[in-house]
Amino acid sequence: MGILSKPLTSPALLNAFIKKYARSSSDLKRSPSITRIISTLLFLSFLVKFIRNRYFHPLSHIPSTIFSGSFIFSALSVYSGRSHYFLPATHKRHGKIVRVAPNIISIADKDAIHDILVKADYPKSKIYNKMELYNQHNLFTSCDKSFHKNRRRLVAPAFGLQYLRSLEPIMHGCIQVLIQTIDEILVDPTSVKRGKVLPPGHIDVCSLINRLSLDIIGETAFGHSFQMVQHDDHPFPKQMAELLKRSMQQAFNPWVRWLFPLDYSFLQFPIDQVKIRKDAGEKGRRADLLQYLIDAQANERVSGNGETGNDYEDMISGKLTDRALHTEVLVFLIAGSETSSTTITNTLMYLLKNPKTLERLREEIDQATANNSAGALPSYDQIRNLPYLTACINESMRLRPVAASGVPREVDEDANICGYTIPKDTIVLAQFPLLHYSEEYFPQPKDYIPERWLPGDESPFPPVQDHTFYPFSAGTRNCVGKNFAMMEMRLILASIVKTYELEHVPRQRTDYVQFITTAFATESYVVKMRRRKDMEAPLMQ
Ligand code: HEM
Repeated sequence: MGILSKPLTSPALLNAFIKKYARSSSDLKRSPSITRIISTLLFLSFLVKFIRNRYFHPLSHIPSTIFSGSFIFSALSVYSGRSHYFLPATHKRHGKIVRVAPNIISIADKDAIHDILVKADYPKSKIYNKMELYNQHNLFTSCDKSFHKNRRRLVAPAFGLQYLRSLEPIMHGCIQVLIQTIDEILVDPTSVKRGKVLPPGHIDVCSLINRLSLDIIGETAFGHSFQMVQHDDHPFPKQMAELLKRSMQQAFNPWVRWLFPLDYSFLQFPIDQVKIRKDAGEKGRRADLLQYLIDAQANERVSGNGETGNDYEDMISGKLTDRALHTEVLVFLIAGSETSSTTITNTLMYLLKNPKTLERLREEIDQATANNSAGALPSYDQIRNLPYLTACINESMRLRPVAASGVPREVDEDANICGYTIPKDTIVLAQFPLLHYSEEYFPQPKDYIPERWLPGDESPFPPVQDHTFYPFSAGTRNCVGKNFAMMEMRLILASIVKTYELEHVPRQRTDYVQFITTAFATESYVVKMRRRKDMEAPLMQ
């Protein structure tokens, strides 16, 4: 009779069990070699896979990096947030098309990028699915064309120029708070919230503008200001940023999910905000993005296009359920805060490093606002068509595009790209940042020259060619918030340049990292500031 069939009640039986089944001391002595055998087998299996992927894969005819047989290098570069430094160097070495991982190809050819994004309009890669919230598809992460078409139809009008104009008072209110906060720090550097106390006259614009964009999107998408500029203590944006960074890392490195499980508990916040607004009914109405979505949901229900009640069916067909509202307002927060704020800080950085451009921009803004009463900030009508302001923003998005490593799409049928056969299901990275840095399309590509965006003789270079500049991507998956972002960036930049003298602070790190969007690696960019004479604040008079 086997030992396990007897109940283990006596010490004698226990001893017998140990003798029979536990490892003897000689087993233990042998264990290092077992470990060695296992690790050798693992290494061999990795090597075999690597060689098979590198040399016998359907994509092995494409110029490759040495690491293309495995995901390790691309995973590490994504994990560090610095793939945008690694990719240009790779293309420089291998040409316009490079295989960077077993099934990922990076493409830096102008016509091929236009084909991928616009003509063929390939779906987003399934990597995006890994960033889903509440287990729901959403406008940003969905790879399903029909879902995306429906959802985009419902959401896009919120970003129409006319509707956006109703957001101007909200943006202005938030910018006023920014100006007031900068003034307070200028008077008393220790009044800075949570950040480092800097020498008098020094302001960390990166931190303040990041917080400002969160307040603006909080007010417009949630109907709730996080008051980050004033207090910088709302937990939600920080938890959200952490979640994003982790989910991006985990999208490429699924094993990290096991080591660092994500905490989604704070996602109750948007649910509460939608409920508060709906419960308030007519009295709670406000002109903002959340109201637009609530109204769109009500209209769909009235017209008979509302939800069917089958959660799964409703989700995949893109209906505006309550869950969809929670998800989409979060998407606005994710897609609409750091993108704009980093671009604004980048633009200020380039202007300060190129003082003549700052001078020219200030003249343009001063002229446009010459009739303002003392201290008044620019209105959107005054600045929306200023060519040099737009040129300064474009030039900074050229040099530091938010999608700094391009955007991944998935080939949905066998295709021919740059003369190579690319099998179905291959991930193609539309590497448009490399077009932005190309001498062929942008003379003196490393220099900040906003004039290149001006019309006719005002530009020192031939006009910028079509399909060479993609700050907001292109095709059906282009940025739905482009108009919102341009309005916000113009208003904030014009207000800062109009109100303050700005001075470059040398010797600070300005390198950047990219997870979902880009950010200053140090999360800081310091500028010397003081009120301009004719813009003196009541506080300082
Ligand atoms: C300077 C500011 C911004 C830049 C440079 C920018 C850039 C981009 C880019 C490159 C994409 C395509 C991403 C991809 O394919 O992976 C995108 C998509 C998107 N952006 Fe923006 N964005 C900005 C601001 C905003 C703002 C303010 C919002 C909303 C309030 C927003 C909402 C979205 C959404 C929802 C998508 C997904 C659209 C879709 O797939 O239909 N973005 N953005």
